[in-house]
Amino acid sequence: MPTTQFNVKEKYRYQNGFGSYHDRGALPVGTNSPQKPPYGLYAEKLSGTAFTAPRHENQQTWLYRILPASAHSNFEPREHATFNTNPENQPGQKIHQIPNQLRWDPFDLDETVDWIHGLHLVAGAGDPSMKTGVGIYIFAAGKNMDAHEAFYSADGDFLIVPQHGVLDIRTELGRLLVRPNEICVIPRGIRYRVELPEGPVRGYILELYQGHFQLPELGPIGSNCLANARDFQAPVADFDEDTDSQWTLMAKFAGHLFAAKQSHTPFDVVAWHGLYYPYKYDLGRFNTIGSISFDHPDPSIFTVLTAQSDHPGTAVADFVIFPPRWLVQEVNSTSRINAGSMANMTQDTFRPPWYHRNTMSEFMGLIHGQYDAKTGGGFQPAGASLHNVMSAHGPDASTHEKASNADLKPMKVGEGSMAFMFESCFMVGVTEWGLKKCAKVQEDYNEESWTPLKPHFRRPQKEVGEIKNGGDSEEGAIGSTKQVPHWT
Ligand SMILES: O=C(O)Cc1cc(O)ccc1O
Ligand SMILES: [Fe+2]
Repeated sequence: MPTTQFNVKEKYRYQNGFGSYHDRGALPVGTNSPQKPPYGLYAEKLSGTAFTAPRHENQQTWLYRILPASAHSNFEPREHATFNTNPENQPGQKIHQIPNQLRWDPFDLDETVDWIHGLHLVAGAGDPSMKTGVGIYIFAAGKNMDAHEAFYSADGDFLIVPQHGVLDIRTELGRLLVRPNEICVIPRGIRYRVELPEGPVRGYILELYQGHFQLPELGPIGSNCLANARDFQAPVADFDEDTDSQWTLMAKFAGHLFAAKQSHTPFDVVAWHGLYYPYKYDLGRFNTIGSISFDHPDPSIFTVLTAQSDHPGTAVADFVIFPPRWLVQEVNSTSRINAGSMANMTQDTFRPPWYHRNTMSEFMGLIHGQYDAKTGGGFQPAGASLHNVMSAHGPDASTHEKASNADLKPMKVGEGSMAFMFESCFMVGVTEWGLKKCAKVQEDYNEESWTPLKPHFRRPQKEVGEIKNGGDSEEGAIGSTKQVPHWT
């Protein structure tokens, strides 16, 4: 068998399961830290939660490596004047908190920079030094990281959503190959380097400054569906024996960049066991649930991963997708209707999302295709939108027009398409880069989308039913057999 780097099966080896305790390789048996670990390795603990976190949320991993992670020089500040991803502490200005609906044209590719320098904070909330909030990034890079360079973020977990190009991510715990329509999570502190085997890459990242992602509860859905645990893939340890080469270790710490030197590879973990590890997931494996009777359900049925706040059900961040799916809501079916009590009830459905204002903020991106709630053309792959806390939004005028008059037969939407949303309980501010420097904000988003909406209201006609404003007439009352608008 050829063993080129594109021989995916040889180079990238995975073990399956979400939140699973993985345990394989040259591990000590019955102990974590023996006097002399197997093969002369060093034992090292990596904690993703406080030592004393309750068992159900405790995440840590034991690494068995050739040299410990601490064997490096002091960190020195790097690019302090320009590199800052802390939302609370942006250089020269505060983050912009604005109630406008915002939308961005597709972000540019940038072939001149590597992974670290291709990270652009576009919006965010909170402060990594307080372990509160989230950072939302656009990434665009065209260069491999230097051959002897590794990176970690002490600030949070990276949820990476590639939109263009392939990410070859070598982590301390093993390798991940991540392509568009796949995602990966690199937890806080894990060291990695990124190569771009197929040229420039672009995409979106949510950095979680607090907590970790978990699968959403399934409630009455039961024990399967949405993202199934077995479809998440963690890497198998993959190490080098290089103890005589010069490496630069870059750290993102409170939004700033630091660099240290070391004379051995950081990718020397021979085996590991635990619950704190990077993983990937193919969005094509998502098992979608939807309405098969009437009305548009909440988008929470499309949640892939959630990071809960201290208030259960309210997320610091939900990662929600809008995959290809069937819409089949009924057309005025009388089969379910008790004629006596529901004669006036309409059973058809306006199928796109409702017009709404949300206490959560909604940042959306598009990996490919067209999002079914925005058919006006302005929401494009590699672009984005932000509907902040209580910013009113919903289908654009053209989508409303089409959906209000569509023939309501079963319809496949989102074929060849994948939109997603980072939904957060936080009001997210927009950075100077996001608002101005990127030069992608669409000035006329609101005007194009919702200003063209026409009023369609007509008061009920007397001859149809003697209906008074705010009251019931006999004809309009529940139980009437006359088809008049229900007016209560
Ligand atoms: O606003 C949006 O496009 C996202 C969204 C989709 C949906 O199906 C229901 C609610 C919602 O916020
Ligand atoms: Fe919304």
